[in-house]
Amino acid sequence: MQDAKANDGMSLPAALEVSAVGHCFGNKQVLSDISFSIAPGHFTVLLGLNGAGKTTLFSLISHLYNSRQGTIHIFGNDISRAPGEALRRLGIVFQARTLDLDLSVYQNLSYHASLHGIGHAEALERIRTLLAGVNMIDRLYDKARSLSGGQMRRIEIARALLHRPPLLLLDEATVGLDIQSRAEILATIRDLVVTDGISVFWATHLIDEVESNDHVVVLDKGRVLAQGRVSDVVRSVASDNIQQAFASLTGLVSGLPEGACL
Ligand SMILES: Nc1ncnc2c1ncn2[C@@H]1O[C@H](COP(=O)(O)OP(=O)(O)OP(=O)(O)O)[C@@H](O)[C@H]1O
Repeated sequence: MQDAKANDGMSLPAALEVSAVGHCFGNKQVLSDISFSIAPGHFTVLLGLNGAGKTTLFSLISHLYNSRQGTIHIFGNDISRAPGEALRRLGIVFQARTLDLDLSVYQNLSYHASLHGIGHAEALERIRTLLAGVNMIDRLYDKARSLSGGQMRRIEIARALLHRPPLLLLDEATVGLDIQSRAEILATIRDLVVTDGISVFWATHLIDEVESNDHVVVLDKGRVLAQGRVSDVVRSVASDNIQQAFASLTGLVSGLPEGACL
């Protein structure tokens, strides 16, 4: 924690600090000069249309891709220099389904627990508590393939929380779900911020998932266009609401220049 960056110049590091990060696929630049920070204990929305670069950014934060441009710190731990310390503090729910369909719910979760060095008895206790929290305790020994899309998402959320990370990332977690499942999952995650003080970074293209008290990072065509409290972002572009602000911000921006990665 010696490399901790203080988010207020004095004490606690930011939950997530992204500085001057860029990413190229071949010679195509898809993220450029991305900088923002997430305060601990907040619900922060990463708002961007399809193709904005949200999944690529999450892949860099979770160290699936190596960050070659810029730095990423999770609670003060550099993801490139101290990946173990950084990843221990991170839980992630990817957009694509990642449960092993041939294993039971219990097997899927206990495998994750063992990867994090959590002992058998402790793991079972945490699995039961978390499944109760997402209303899935009665499906503990069912095969993952017998679950609906919304139920699988709940299991993935429980799994992401198993090692008690203080930062939770969710990439388009409600995609493909019906309105009720969508609302329930969003409410479950919002509750975690209030009851457990977890910092949440919620990626979505759905503006109606943003609430007025949230923090927001607006990403478009690989660039951060705005960040901060929703009310501040709305005011900064003289709009009446986040829908208008998003339209106004994204209407002003052209794509990344060709050849930036050559
Ligand atoms: N493996 C890859 N190789 C080449 N280009 C890629 C690759 N993955 C993503 N891209 C491109 O990078 C850009 C950002 O894609 P990304 O998936 O990060 O966006 P997104 O905001 O998550 O979109 P969505 O909401 O549709 O998932 C897009 O132009 C996409 O075509």
